[in-house]
Amino acid sequence: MAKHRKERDSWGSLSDKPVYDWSSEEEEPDGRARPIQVLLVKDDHTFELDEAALSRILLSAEVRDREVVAISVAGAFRKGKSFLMDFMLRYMYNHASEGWLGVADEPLTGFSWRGGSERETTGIQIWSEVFLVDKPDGTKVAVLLMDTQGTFDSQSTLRDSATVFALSTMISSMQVYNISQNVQEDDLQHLQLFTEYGRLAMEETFLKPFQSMIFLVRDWSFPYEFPYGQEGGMNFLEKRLKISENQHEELQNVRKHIHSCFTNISCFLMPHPGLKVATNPNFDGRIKEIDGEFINNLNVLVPWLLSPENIDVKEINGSKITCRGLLEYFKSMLQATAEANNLAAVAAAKDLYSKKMEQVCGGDRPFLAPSELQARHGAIREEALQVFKGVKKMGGEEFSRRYLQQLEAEVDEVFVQYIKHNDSKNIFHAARTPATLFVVIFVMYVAAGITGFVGVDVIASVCNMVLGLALITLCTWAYIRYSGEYRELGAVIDQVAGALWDQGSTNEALYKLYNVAANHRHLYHHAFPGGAQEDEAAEEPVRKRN
Ligand SMILES: Nc1nc2c(ncn2[C@@H]2O[C@H](COP(=O)(O)OP(=O)(O)OP(=O)(O)O)[C@@H](O)[C@H]2O)c(=O)[nH]1
Ligand SMILES: [Mg+2]
Repeated sequence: MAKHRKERDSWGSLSDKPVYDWSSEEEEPDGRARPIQVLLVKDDHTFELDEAALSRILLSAEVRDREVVAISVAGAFRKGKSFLMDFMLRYMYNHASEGWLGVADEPLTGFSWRGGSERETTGIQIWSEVFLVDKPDGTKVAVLLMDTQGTFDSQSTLRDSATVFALSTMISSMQVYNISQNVQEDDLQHLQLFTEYGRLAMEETFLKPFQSMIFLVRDWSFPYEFPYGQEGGMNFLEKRLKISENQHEELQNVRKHIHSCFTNISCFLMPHPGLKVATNPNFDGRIKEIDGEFINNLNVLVPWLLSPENIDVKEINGSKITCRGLLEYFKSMLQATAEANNLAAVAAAKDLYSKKMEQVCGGDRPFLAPSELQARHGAIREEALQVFKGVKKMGGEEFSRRYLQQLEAEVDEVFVQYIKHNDSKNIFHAARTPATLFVVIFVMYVAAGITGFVGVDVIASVCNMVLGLALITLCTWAYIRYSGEYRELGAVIDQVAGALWDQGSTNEALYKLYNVAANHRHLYHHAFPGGAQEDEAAEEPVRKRN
């Protein structure tokens, strides 16, 4: 059972103090439990883990070697997440009693919640007290409650929201996805986006990457279709997440993705808590001002989530982990998210480079002077690097320098391909092989004519033979170019012709010819299998000129 607090009221007056003025450097002022900001989203949209604070919670002697249950609530901002979390706290603190909801006119405190249109919770907050609960199988587990920043507030980028959501999903064993009124397609799409973000950061695993996902629909207003509670919720969700043949592929993909991510998916439909809760600025969470229907369902929801038999221990790759393990996992996931995040920036910058270069020298663009190509590459490369540098990334300058170097290397590699592609468009480049062969044929024809006329028949027939060979080679080359078959043979012909074409001296040409022959020896073996077995060392083509 949950641990009982000695002074039930000692944390009751917390909400009138700002919770965020306590930092890990300071001692807890009076030893009272409170929300601790463990993940901070800074003004420049970077993230900071307060490792000291997190360690203090997770490494305290009573809990560090206990298996851990981490419960988190996430979803759009201003939808009553922290409000719900505080009822969970009340349940944890009052667990032994039936009347865990407490007295009717007690204000609701714990994680900071309030009315209004501006966001309240930021980053990730963890309740400083970890609860010890006896599971029915006799194990004592540690229960951690986690409140998160709402998604899509006006001060966060999509990436911030995705990061907080993904991190909280990775860290928790039970993620409550708090949504308002209905399960809309965009709720599912966002869930897909956020979990994909998280999945990127996780290592490949054959198991489903996340554990329990609980869709909590607030202000459900169609109880006549699907009644409030868990059963109605399950029927409703089953309908929403159903994959059918005649559905559009996009809809099917979202559903398949969600099914593939979570081991357990469930849903709970909550009624509206009444107008006082939703609109009264002075409402302080007293039960007597909340609709009875809401309270009745709260009385079902919270035990359904938190009762000892229903809580799930956090597992990573199938093995249960302790608080100590969770701390390490949190750190490494933040790091991995930073990596995934840098990789995404690399991909975006590289994409921009390829797109722009495609416009300059893509398949349908004409040949460009090599110097011009070089200049355009320089400018576009710089632009791509700026894109990478401009994206706000996690992990800091030093960390992302590695990725900048990776980007530079990848861009340069792509550029080599563009050079080759551009060269191949040069008509003279393309005409090099037939032109060389024509010259050979012509020279041999003249030489055979002259030597035949003079009467040196041996040389004349040698010339005729070379002429014939050159003619066959030319026909073969033409066929290869036309049909696209035997391309390797085509490459050999091009290289031989190239060697002849740009021979500076006879030696150079012979060297090149030798190199081509050495490089393509396997073609010979391929053509005459079972031929002479040569020793491995001799296979190595000559790389250096003497
Ligand atoms: N309509 C409606 N309002 C609710 C419900 N639960 C709480 N509220 C009200 O919603 C407002 C916001 O509550 P919070 O718990 O601070 O919301 P939050 O989702 O944590 O907001 P952020 O921290 O800004 O993301 C408060 O005025 C609550 O009284 C609910 O089920 N339905
Ligand atoms: Mg909140």
